[in-house]
Amino acid sequence: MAALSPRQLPQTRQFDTIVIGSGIGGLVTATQLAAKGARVLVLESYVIPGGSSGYFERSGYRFDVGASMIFGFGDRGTTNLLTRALDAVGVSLETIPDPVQIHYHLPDDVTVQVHRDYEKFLQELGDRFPHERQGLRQFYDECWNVFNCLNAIELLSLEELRYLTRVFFQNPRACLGLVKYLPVNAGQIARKYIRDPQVLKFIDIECYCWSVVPADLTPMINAGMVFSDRHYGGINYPKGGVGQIAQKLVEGLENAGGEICYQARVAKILVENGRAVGVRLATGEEYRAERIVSNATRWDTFDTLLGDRPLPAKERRWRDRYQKSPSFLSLHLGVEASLLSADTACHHIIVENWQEMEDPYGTLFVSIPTLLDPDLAPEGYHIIHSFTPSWIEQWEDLSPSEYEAKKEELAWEIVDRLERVFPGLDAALDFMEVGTPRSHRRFLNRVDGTYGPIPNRKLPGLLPMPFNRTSVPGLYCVGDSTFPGQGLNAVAFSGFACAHRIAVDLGL
Ligand SMILES: NC(=O)c1ccc[n+]([C@@H]2O[C@H](COP(=O)([O-])OP(=O)(O)OC[C@H]3O[C@@H](n4cnc5c(N)ncnc54)[C@H](O)[C@@H]3O)[C@@H](O)[C@H]2O)c1
Ligand SMILES: CC(C)=CCC/C(C)=C/C=C/C(C)=C/C=C/C(C)=C/C=C/C=C(C)/C=C/C=C(C)/C=C/C=C(\C)CCC=C(C)C
Repeated sequence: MAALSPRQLPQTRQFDTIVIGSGIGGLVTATQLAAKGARVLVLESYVIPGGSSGYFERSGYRFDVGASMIFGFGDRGTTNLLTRALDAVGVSLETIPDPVQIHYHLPDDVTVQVHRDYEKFLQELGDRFPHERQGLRQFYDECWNVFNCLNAIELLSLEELRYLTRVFFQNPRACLGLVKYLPVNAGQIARKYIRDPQVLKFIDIECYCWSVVPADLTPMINAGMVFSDRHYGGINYPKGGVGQIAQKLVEGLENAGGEICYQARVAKILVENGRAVGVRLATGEEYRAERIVSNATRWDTFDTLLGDRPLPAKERRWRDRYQKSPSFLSLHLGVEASLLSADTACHHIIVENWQEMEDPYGTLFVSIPTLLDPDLAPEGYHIIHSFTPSWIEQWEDLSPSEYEAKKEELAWEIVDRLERVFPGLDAALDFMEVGTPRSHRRFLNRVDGTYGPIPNRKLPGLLPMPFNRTSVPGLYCVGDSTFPGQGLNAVAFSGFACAHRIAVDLGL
């Protein structure tokens, strides 16, 4: 079925659920509900689905908008949530296994590769830090304890008592294990086993590169997922690019009877008698549903979509604990293939100075997805996507020419720094497009271009992260500003949980 434009959709149509936004959180919610027989409408402001998991094409290259490192495509256990989400609506994706999750390039010329094979990774890491070989194994083994608990239970809404009772009786040990780790951060566990400050820095970058905070602020449940699943389900790249995940979910949504409209920007959530009952588009059309789901960030949902309503006390408490993470400066590069040897890893992290790890532009992230799927670039070329944290404040109040000049200057500085790991990069460049926090804000509809919420002080692990229901009856949130936070597999979990809670509320 071809996607609808808002003009083709009668406003008299009544839906069970309207989902604002087609990020992976929104699409998993929508597909799960459609598969259960609900009448679902997804409204997406952009021209394609996916949000930060979307793609764009330039000069024969197909670039992923966000990171190309994908968890959740394993073929066993319960934590392979992307495989499961596609499967639930009768679609699937070919994926390409990545043998190395990350190649780290660290201060003092320390390099470490995180191999898919757990023992090979521990061997290499232990060879770099022989005095902490045992402590490192103990830390990562404890991450497996968390993962094994998660991977043993069905993953649904923690806001649903009957589900909680069922999983508890089915697997009390796993549940009690999770209860134990919910208030804990990874740094606390790391310091139980590891003493050397430099090795603790390594654990910090292991967390920072996906949570954007060091280990002391990173929830242990999430660390357990990431540090174990990379060796269990593995990192697997979808053939055709990350954008394929959303494309396939939309295909499944439509097969299951759901609908999606593009270029349909929701300007307002309609609230009557204190209850969310519908949405109004920027173009004026209004649509109504029993339940409304926002896949926009919490800040966009409560500050913009709900208009001038006072911020509920629960949201005020949340804002006291979490702040917006930085956005990214992204360089989407096309380079001559001869630049890279065949054994180059797909993902790299470069830290030149530990003191600058968390600074703007301090850590460089690199993904080279064409090493796994060469069809994303013209023959004889590779894609290099390098990104580095950057705050919106550094990009405000600039004239158009100042903005362009700043982009250019910073981009070449990054190319220079990348030369250390990829000598000859500058000479091999064929294409460059630079995205800033302003691009992320504009194209992804995320306030300040943020990558998601981060704790603004040490919090008890995942405990303060909100689930899907909100203080406004009938309104739910999904995506990275809900439990368990950032990451595709994480927002997929949030989608499963949100759909489950709504299905129960709708009596499906
Ligand atoms: N490699 C990776 O692990 C990887 C890659 C990409 C993205 N991600 C993760 O994905 C997470 C984000 O996923 P998500 O599901 O939370 O959301 P998202 O931000 O990716 O998508 C939200 C969607 O909602 C749309 N939207 C927002 N406001 C709207 C409005 N008013 N009207 C209509 N549409 C609107 C946006 O256009 C966007 O398409 C990030 O945390 C990131 O970690 C991970
Ligand atoms: C009953 C009783 C008593 C109790 C109960 C308890 C329970 C049951 C509990 C439960 C819990 C749960 C279920 C939980 C869950 C969780 C989850 C799912 C989680 C997940 C997570 C995930 C994650 C975090 C992921 C992430 C990832 C990411 C972020 C990634 C990213 C990437 C990037 C950025 C890249 C970079 C790099 C380069 C390029 C190099």
